[in-house]
Amino acid sequence: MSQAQIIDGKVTAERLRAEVAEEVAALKAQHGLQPGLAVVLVGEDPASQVYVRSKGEHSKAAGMHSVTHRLPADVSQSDLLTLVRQLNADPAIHGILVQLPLPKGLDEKAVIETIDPAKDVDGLHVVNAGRLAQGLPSLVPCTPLGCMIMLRETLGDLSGKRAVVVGRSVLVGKPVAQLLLAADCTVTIAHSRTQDLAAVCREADILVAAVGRPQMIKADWIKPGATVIDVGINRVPFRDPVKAAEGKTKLVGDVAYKEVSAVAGAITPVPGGVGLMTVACLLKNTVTAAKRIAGLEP
Ligand SMILES: NC(=O)C1=CN([C@@H]2O[C@H](COP(=O)(O)OP(=O)(O)OC[C@H]3O[C@@H](n4cnc5c(N)ncnc54)[C@H](OP(=O)(O)O)[C@@H]3O)[C@@H](O)[C@H]2O)C=CC1
Ligand SMILES: Nc1nc(=O)c2c([nH]1)NC[C@@H]1CN(c3ccc(C(=O)N[C@@H](CCC(=O)O)C(=O)O)cc3)C=[N+]21
Repeated sequence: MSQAQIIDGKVTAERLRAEVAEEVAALKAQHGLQPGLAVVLVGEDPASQVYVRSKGEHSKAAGMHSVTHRLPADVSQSDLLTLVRQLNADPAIHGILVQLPLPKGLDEKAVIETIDPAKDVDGLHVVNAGRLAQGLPSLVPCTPLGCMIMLRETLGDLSGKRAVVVGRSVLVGKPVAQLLLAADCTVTIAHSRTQDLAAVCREADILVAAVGRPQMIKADWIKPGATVIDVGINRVPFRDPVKAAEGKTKLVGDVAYKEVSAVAGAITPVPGGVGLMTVACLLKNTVTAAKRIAGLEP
């Protein structure tokens, strides 16, 4: 049986991070500007914990200023908004990322709309989402950007391809669909109410899974030779009962990687795929934001 090409996030992300590090060094030397990133983590979402760890390491390695604000799950909406406003006003900070999902009781939309659009390195503010939808320059959400870089590297021109995105979140599903459309794909967005999801997925030359359900997408959902981008980050117990009993967990995607690899033409692994690109794109967006705020880039 043929095996899918593995789309290696490590190599591509490393290259992107090296470019960012070079740019940071030049900004420091030529303009005395050090791009600064602030991440706000409320409560204990497992996927967000992975992100915070990975982001912290890499932003420091790239020479950026990086701070993480950890708030308890029961923080009040007004305290959270106060923190966001402080970060908006802080000249050392050029990128603000509030980790999603927020714990129940907090108003995600209100928090995102409080972020200064110029510092919205997640590209979630209506100004950035609207500009993306209209094809205007904007800060583009990191994960969708990372997916597109991997797709272009694997397939080259995407024009005319059938793309199916499973998931319609503001963070991943919708913006990745916008970017695929801008790349001239024929785009279908599927979600929890989609009927016969397997048949919809089988139409895809490009399948992007952003669901948050461990290994939901099976081999018989895949068109032979399709390119599969697995965005899911799910923490699950080990199958090995000894390790499981020790409470050990591992990361898996939304795609049943092993069986799908036997049908797909190319596939991203989890870990080692989209997640690494997300972090690299976050650094890149922070540099872009810093340059624009300093008036160094249009
Ligand atoms: N690798 C990375 O860098 C990143 C990974 N992630 C991960 O990606 C996954 C998705 O994240 P996010 O978009 O924020 O998640 P959300 O929970 O916001 O959205 C999930 C989407 O999946 C849909 N969905 C849920 N269950 C099903 C189902 N059974 N069949 C079809 N569709 C379904 C939902 O549909 P409906 O709208 O109808 O409810 C929704 O649109 C998570 O695992 C997250 O941790 C997220 C960001 C970055
Ligand atoms: N506002 C907001 N924006 C996000 O982009 C966002 C978010 N909230 N909430 C949580 C999810 C999840 N997410 C990840 C990013 C990188 C890795 C990552 O670096 N993964 C590596 C490391 C894995 C490991 O450490 O084992 C990998 O997949 O190889 C994981 C998860 C971003 N998210």
